[in-house]
Amino acid sequence: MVGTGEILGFTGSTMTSLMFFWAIYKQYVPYHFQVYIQKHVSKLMGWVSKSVHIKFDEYTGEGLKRSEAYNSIRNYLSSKSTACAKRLKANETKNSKALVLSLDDHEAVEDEFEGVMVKWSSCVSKNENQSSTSGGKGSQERRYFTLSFHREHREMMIESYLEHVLREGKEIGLRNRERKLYTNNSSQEWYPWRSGKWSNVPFHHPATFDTLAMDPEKKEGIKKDLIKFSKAKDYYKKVGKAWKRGYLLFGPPGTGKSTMIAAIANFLDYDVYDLELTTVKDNSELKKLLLDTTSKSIIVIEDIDCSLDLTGQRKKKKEEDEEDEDEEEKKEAEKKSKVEGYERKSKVTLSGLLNSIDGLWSACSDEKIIVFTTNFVDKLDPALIRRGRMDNHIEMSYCRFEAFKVLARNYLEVGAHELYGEIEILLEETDMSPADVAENLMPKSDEEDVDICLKRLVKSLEEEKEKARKLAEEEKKKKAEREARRNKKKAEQEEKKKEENGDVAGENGNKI
Ligand SMILES: Nc1ncnc2c1ncn2[C@@H]1O[C@H](COP(=O)(O)OP(=O)(O)OP(=O)(O)O)[C@@H](O)[C@H]1O
Ligand SMILES: [Mg+2]
Repeated sequence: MVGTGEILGFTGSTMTSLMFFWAIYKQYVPYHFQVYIQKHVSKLMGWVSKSVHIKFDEYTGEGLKRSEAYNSIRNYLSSKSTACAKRLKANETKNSKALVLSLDDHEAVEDEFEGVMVKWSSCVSKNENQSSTSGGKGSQERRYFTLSFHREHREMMIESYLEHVLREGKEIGLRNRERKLYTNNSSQEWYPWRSGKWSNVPFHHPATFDTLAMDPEKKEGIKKDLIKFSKAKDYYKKVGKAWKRGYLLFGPPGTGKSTMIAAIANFLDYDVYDLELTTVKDNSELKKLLLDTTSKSIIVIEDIDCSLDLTGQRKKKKEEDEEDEDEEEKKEAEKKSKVEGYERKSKVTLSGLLNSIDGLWSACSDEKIIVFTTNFVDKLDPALIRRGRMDNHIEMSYCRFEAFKVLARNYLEVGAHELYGEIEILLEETDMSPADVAENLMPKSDEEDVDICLKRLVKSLEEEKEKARKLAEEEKKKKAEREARRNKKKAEQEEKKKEENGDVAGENGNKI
């Protein structure tokens, strides 16, 4: 009979020999020959084995884009592996407030689907034949998941199970994700191992529709419009339209255009892409940037009138218009210098922009809201803001009483006050932005109570009203002076004409 000691001794010496041969194989057999052997051994195993293996790489495509399928699988497996895997990876997200666990490298986990067991493995391999200069960390190590199952379930796995994993993983990802505020990088940084096309920070703007001061009816209308849009996937498909919606927010400075964007993002739980057109070199760059945005996001172009020269067609009309010519000239010159300053860097054109937001490329990803903001809506080219491109035009106006009540509730926690009557009348007579009203309402020290803040607002509104009155008077005076100048010029021209006619008549008389 063979004793336990003999068995252990035999196993030990066999293991030592195997390890010895393995070390010699690794050290002396050339790398390309090892790859060749591995390939054929895997092929051989494939013939013998009854399992099917499907590989999902972390990066796909020529642009080394992170694979969405890989991300979805990782999310899906993180929910499975927390319960049964022995080695997990912990990542910090949600502003370091929570830990998200996922399957560690070289770890496997089993899953069951309709009574069939499958195995997922998380693998890493070295990218030996890629030069280190061609990429950063991402190109040195290649991560992938492998799904293994018995070949008799091939059809069910490919048709139903994978769809189930990707759908669930996507949902988990959306639930766990931290919303981001993105800004575009200049094209020198467009490499995966540098910053990529967009840089981001966590998006934590506190604005909501409740804190947004504006006409309540208008606010409700916008909320309904947004809800309808976010649920309209099938509807957009049915009518043959890309699932996107354009908003044009216009109004004077400080009336809440940027605040409204934050409120929309918080309301729909979307990311925000703040597109700085002045750093975009040309139309092709713009297209690539927009293609690299995800669904469930808002793409914002602030102060669109300053970012592009959209006013060419309208300048002529303005030149013909003689009224208020001094001011118009001044404004045009100011604007022109702004635009020219930008044009030196950016060659994005109006047609390029329209093409990107509205053309064939716009349909490449779903559920997007595009927002333009401007202080001067009249200066925008009608082509840019026609319905279909900018579907909803929202005017953010000066603060009136309804909007004031929202601000008072937010800033002072007050719903009614004896000064409200006076404030209502003053707000109707004066154009003050919600930003200025809010600044007056905000207590500047612990001693300042509701009375002090509301009185400060009344005083400020009265001063503003007086300023507006004086300005209107000055305007009237200037207009009268201009009118007088024009009449004088006209009279002089007529006088000159008469004189010339008289001279001609005299000359003719002499001839006769
Ligand atoms: N309608 C509003 N409701 C609540 N707060 C507002 C509103 N409008 C302005 N504010 C306050 O004023 C500040 C400035 O507003 P915001 O930046 O949204 O104005 P804007 O219209 O984008 O101005 P600009 O045209 O100069 O970009 C905000 O931080 C916010 O606190
Ligand atoms: Mg703004």
